[in-house]
Amino acid sequence: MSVVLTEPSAGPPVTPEQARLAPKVLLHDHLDGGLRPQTIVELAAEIGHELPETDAEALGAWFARMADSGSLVSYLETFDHTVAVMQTGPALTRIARECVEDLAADGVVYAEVRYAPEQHVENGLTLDEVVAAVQEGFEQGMEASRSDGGPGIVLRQLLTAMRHQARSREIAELSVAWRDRGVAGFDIAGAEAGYPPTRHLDAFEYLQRENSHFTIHAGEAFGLPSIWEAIQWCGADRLGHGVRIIDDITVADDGSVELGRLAAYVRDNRIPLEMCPASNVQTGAATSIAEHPIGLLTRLRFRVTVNTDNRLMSSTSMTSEFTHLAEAFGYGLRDLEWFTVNAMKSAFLPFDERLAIIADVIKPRYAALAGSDEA
Ligand SMILES: O=c1[nH]cnc2c1ncn2[C@@H]1O[C@H](CO)[C@@H](O)[C@H]1O
Ligand SMILES: [Zn+2]
Repeated sequence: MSVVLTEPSAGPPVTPEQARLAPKVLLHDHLDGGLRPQTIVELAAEIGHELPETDAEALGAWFARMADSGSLVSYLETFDHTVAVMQTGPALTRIARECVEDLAADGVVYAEVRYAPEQHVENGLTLDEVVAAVQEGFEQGMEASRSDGGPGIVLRQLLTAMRHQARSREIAELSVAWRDRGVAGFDIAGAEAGYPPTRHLDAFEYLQRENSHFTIHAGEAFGLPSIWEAIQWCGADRLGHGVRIIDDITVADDGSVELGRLAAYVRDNRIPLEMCPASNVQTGAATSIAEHPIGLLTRLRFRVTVNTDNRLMSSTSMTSEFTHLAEAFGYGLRDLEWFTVNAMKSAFLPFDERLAIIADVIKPRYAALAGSDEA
């Protein structure tokens, strides 16, 4: 049976300025993929880590160029230089605080930021010390964002386990131990091919028994089997990327659309897709923003959310993602609000807190923007 396609909302596409002012929610952002180039330069000089470029601007361009490789594996190699400067408590706290500042300046009101604690223990920090150092930075940043008396930005950590390693159960336990102190959930990341999510079933079953939340990077570099395992074997609450769900959707010559069983399951169960358009173009998971499956998935009313993935490697921001999507698909303020409410509904935050941010921050600020647009 074919399914109904919706049109983008009426109204002019948003301008970059409107995209910047609009309140935004970010569920998929890597702490080690979002450092300021200047901070990398300074921290690398302190510890004697050799960088490919020592000028901040040139270094930022180097990351974007190297990450623009068309392959997830080469994209991930650039993280060697960020992870290298994230091995002490003060460095992690600084990077976490700057992350909050940068997201707040971008108009983000709620964010879940992830990283893999196991990658930050090279100099002897314990896993607990890593999480504590990041939390300290997030708290400093959140507090500073409230200095004008407003609601400020709310940040939570997601703890990632690397899918090619064997520490996922331990990291899952770490996320449960910290769940009332700033950690909202768990994730697995890293190269997808050869490392299916079921390799970490023990961690996911543990989290389910603990009534805990998790997302899984799936359907980015690898296709439907990875999405199917993530949902039907591992019980993922959300999908990191999930772009390849498009492989289970058929568009006929007359434009009618049919969903396969997995795509229908994902849509019917409102499973959130953490889509990261700029990152997908770089790793080759999509050919361009205009051809990105997010266009069709949005028209099919999947639970689509828009995310940055790695702001440094993809030289992106939430404002930039929304601006490019508006250019490609004509999205107006109502569409941006829809993505934002979708993301807030899908956050690993208690229900009351999600509703409060939607009612007190997102809705009024979109209404005010729409009002100033008509005036
Ligand atoms: O798009 C992605 N797909 C898979 N893994 C990723 C992606 N972006 C970053 N990482 C991996 O996640 C680790 C923890 O943050 C990063 O070090 C990187 O290896
Ligand atoms: Zn990611």
